[in-house]
Amino acid sequence: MKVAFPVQMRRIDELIIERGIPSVLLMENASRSVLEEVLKYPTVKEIAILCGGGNNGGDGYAIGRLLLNAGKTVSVIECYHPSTPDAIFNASLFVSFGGGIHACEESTVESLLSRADMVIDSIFGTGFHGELQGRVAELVEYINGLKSVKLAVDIPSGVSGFDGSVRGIAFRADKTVTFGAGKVGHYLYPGRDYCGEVVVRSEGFSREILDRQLDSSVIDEELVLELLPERHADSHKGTYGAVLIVGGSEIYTGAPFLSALGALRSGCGLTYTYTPPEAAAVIRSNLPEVIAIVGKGPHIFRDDLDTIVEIAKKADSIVIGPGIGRNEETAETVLELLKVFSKSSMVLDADGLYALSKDLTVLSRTEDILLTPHPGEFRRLCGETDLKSLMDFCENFHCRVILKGSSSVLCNPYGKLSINITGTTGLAKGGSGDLLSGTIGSFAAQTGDLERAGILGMYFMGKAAELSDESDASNTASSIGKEYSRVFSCLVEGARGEKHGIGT
Ligand SMILES: NC(=O)C1=CN([C@@H]2O[C@H](COP(=O)(O)OP(=O)(O)OC[C@H]3O[C@@H](n4cnc5c(N)ncnc54)[C@H](O)[C@@H]3O)[C@@H](O)[C@H]2O)[C@H](O)CC1
Ligand SMILES: [K+]
Repeated sequence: MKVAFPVQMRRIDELIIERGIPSVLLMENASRSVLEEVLKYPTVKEIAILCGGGNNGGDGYAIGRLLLNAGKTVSVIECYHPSTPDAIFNASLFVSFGGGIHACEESTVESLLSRADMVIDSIFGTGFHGELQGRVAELVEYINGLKSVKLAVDIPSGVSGFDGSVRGIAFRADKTVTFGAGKVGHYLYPGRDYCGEVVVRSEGFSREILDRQLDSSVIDEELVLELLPERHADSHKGTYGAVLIVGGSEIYTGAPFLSALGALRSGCGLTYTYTPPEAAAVIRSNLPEVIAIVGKGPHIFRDDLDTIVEIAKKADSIVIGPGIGRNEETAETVLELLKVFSKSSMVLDADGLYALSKDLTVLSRTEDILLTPHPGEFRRLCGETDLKSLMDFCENFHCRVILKGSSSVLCNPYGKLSINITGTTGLAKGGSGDLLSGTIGSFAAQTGDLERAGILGMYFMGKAAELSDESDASNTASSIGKEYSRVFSCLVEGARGEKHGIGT
């Protein structure tokens, strides 16, 4: 499902208006879709709408008028004077249809809000920046404590549509009705938490314009089915590629095993590992299908280089880092490997990223690399962890990065995002990152496309956690890896359902 940055959404509006649809009609369409969503709550009779001065506020006045005409009791609380032509026009229409407007400073506003069955937030939408302040912040805090149904128009006020960040306070919605396309900020934390259910209503929008203007996505089943490598009856292990996983150390003996598990369970033809002896023993006793090659010492070091390079000749993708540790010689060896494999499809994870932080210039020599840091690891590379810094980093170093989190984001050098929203708290545990890197390496070996592999890998691990019978608290990466089979089955069933019109 495509998602938009606020600036893209404004451009889309402009393009639609250029084609001849008046902006006030766009507002009317948007408001009509909110009306329909409100009418899904039959017990809601009395509604309070907080309106800002921009077009989000304009939507609020139009929604108010439509609700009045539908027989509801409506009060508008004016947080800022209407300032755009469409907001001014709709505010006056609201009044001419009998609507009452209260200044937000009025002392009766709180009792009016507490009486309402539903509170609608139409203060700020995609034009919001900074933070809610003064009386508006006070009212939003008050509303967040009420039991009434809370609905946000386009995006909860206080949430940045650009990256989901919240400075101070934000409206906590049960439902957010958004227009044309979901905004990036709906799907990234903390914003994701404030949106409740996100309903995208696209009436009046041109599919052609949306498709042309938007490239970022929230990963859904439809996208995954498009990207999933096909499996042909007439195939053999060579058809599905080979991945080499380089990692492990004295302390981290299980990480390469988890990575190899991810690789095996996601369809790769051949999985090679290169690890120190103790890590190899774990792999050999748990995953006999893996070709576990044993390194020369207790951690990866210079003497391993030649053998790794030899094995890599058989691999379509290389994963470097799971459990590799922070020995100084290991870090130097990793940097050497990055140079030698500059033209290969590579996933760099965990302490492989620690090695990279010692010399980021290596990235200028790599052609096809995906980094998979968690925020701590990304901070070491970049100094920051916000979305803008992520996008700048990918552009400057011409690389792809998955910034892992409750919503993980894959960013490419051109600012295209793929946001993963599958997953459970069962993944908030050591080992998940190792499972993910191997899964991505496997899909990269199968498809020859790291971006596609990253999207599939993130979705698979999250979905497997969701489908698992284990409770979130007790789930483990090794159990989740074994659930990949369910993800494949689910996707196949979903595709079959679509073909036969089920669920449409
Ligand atoms: N296609 C669509 O998506 C449609 C969207 N519509 C609605 O229009 C808003 C966007 O309207 P816009 O006027 O550009 O912005 P806002 O209403 O969000 O607010 C702008 C207004 O607020 C000021 N401002 C911003 N941040 C702050 C702050 N922290 N404190 C105080 N004031 C602030 C800013 O300077 C402006 O004056 C979109 O979300 C939809 O709801 C249309 O209905 C058409 C279809
Ligand atoms: K809003």
